[in-house]
Amino acid sequence: MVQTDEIRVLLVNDDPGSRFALHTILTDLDAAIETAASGEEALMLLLKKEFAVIILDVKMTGLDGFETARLIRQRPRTKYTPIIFLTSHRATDLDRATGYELGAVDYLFMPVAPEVLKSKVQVFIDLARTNQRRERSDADLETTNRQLQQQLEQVMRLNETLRAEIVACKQAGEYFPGGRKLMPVANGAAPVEEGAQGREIERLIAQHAGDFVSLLDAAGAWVYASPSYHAAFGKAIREGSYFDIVHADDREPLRDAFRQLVRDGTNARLHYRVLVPERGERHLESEASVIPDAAGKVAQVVMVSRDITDRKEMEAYILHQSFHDTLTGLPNRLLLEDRMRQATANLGRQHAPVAVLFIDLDRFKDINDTLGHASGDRLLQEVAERLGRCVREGDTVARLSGDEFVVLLAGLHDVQDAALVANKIVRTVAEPCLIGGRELRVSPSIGIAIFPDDGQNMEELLRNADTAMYHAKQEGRGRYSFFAARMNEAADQRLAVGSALQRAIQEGEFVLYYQPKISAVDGELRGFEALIRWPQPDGEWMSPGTFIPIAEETGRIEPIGKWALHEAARQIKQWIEAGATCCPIAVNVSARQFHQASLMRDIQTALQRTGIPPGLLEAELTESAVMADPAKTIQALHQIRDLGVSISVDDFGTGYSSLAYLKRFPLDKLKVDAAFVRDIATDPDDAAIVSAIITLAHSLNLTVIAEGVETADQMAFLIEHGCDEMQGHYFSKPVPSEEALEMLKRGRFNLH
Ligand SMILES: Nc1nc2c(ncn2[C@@H]2O[C@@H]3COP(=O)(O)O[C@H]4[C@@H](O)[C@H](n5cnc6c(=O)[nH]c(N)nc65)O[C@@H]4COP(=O)(O)O[C@H]3[C@H]2O)c(=O)[nH]1
Repeated sequence: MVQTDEIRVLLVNDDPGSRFALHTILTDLDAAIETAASGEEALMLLLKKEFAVIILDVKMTGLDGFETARLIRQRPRTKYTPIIFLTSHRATDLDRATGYELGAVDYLFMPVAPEVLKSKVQVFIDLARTNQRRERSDADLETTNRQLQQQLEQVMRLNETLRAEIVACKQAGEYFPGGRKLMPVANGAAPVEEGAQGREIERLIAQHAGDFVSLLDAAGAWVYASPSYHAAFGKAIREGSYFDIVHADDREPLRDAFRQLVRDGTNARLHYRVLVPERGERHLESEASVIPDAAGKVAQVVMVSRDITDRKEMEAYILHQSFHDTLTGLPNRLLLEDRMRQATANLGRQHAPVAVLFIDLDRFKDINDTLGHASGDRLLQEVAERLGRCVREGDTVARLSGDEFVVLLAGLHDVQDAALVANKIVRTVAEPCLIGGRELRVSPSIGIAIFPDDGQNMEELLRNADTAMYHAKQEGRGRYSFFAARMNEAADQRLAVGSALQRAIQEGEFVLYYQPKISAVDGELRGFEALIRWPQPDGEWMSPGTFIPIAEETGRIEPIGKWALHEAARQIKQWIEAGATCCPIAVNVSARQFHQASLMRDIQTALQRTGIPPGLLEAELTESAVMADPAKTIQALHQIRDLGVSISVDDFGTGYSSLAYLKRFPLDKLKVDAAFVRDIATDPDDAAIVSAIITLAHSLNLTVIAEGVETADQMAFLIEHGCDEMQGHYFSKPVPSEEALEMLKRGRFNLH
């Protein structure tokens, strides 16, 4: 068996497409993802390597998932390796029952939501990592224990020798002739003894100076204390009771144990704390051996003691580490689970609501990417500390992973109390904090699920709180949202769209439509905007307004954006080849796509592959994407411009543009948002905004275009106020490429 520190996940699926898709979903997890194309291959891999979890497809040719699981379970080494079955929606209850019988830890249905799959797999990765740490610490502990054991055996041998010596001396009447020759060393001096045997005892004791050796009478009073006692306790070693140096809380239990061993005449191993001057509380482990007198009654007790504080601390540390997050020191998922079980068991019975607050930091990834992980880590620590300040002592603040925190509020009087805490968290976390000399602000989005209404167990509560958190983000971030059942419907729809998108990318289901842009001076066709269309099996189109945000969230915007760029470039080339005098096509670039390094590569390859003049391609970016991180944006915009591609800012007026940056950005065009154009002829405010944008654009030497033009009045206003170009249903809806070619050939629209 190969033993390394690497955590591995095994993906078993005989369908190359699914294998690829699942692998892609899991790649950003902190684990090595290995794949097997059959049950047989999986079994071979399991012979060589250990895996944190196996994701096993049920329906496979050859050995199917169930048979593979059965064989995995038969092998002692893989008997307990967690298995998640993946199957289609058509799985019967019997199938599921079989899966669970075979020890499945979970059952997921294809198409599976990436976030669900990732979070399920993450749990096992975390678990494997915790186990790895624990095993490592166990091994360390074992070594320490073995060493301790050896030393203890040595001490025991010494103890035996000592006891024999003392008994022998006693019998010879040399050491305790009616009084004491071995002094209890009240003044910190080494024990004084006369004669050769006494010196031998001294020598033996000195050999083991690291241990504390004491001789006590049957009542626990000092008879003898080894030099190590004096070194450690100084003046605290006085004539009197051994129990005086013992920690007050352990004194009585120790006294009881001591009394019992004296009464029973048995040896014992004792654990207790002592108070060492200047070092404070220390843990001792004592081997207590009784010394009977001539009548067989216990007269004295030899105690060989060892300071085991370091070991105790290490044990406590390991225990703490297994249940806490290393970065923030907060409870981790395991401890949260435990606390949640306790809270729901204790308080649920008393009908007191328990609230689970799922907290995610808005745009944390951007901070991490821009300022580096060290700043990201500091920010997480700061947030952890602030969350702690927002709750009461009995509540739990845990960190699940990354920027995800959970607050568990137990014993609420009223569900609305959860809203008060959530509000406090939103305010407290959103306050600026100084990290690495920079002032950072991060807002939290919070989802709240209540036990028992929103879930009976931790998994259900967390899932629903997560859904509510997502809803809070959709509503504008930096706020909280209570879970409502309808959210799951929306979440289900998102999941379904997310996986259908994957298929659409692979199967090439998208089409581009083209909407003309017209000169406000003479109606000349100035260009097109490419708008993506996704036909559905029922013959309808799904609006890009619905699926583009989901593609962004599920990490699928990159392939879609890349496709749109290539398709627009291909179309331009085709029109040129058809002999048309082509005009530029603007392609929408989503915010997330804009911030990915691959964008530049994609534009470059689209241009190279088609050989079209770069001036015929335009990148349309939203105002908010451009303004999100102006410093980074300038660089990216220059790179696009350097390729010869022009840049237009979409939805202008809806965001918060900084004039200073607008001046510095290499832009070509501002597009007035349709929302202002709609009431341009009736609402003086909108009319004023549009004419101000036109003036601003011209003062910056930019072309200005208005979108969403639907009426002759709107057109008239725009022409009158000097707008350069117009786009909207008044002229044409977005049309398929053949119709767009006809427009190209006509070249002009009628403005009257
Ligand atoms: N009511 C009304 N609507 C008009 C009028 N003229 C045009 N429109 C619609 O307004 C939207 C304009 O596109 P957008 O602001 O870039 O907004 C786009 C854009 O943000 C995004 N989108 C579309 N195609 C792509 C794409 O290829 N890539 C990316 N990343 N986003 C895209 O989806 C959004 C919606 O696209 P569509 O549904 O095609 O909706 C389009 C267009 O069909 C009009 O006179 N009245």
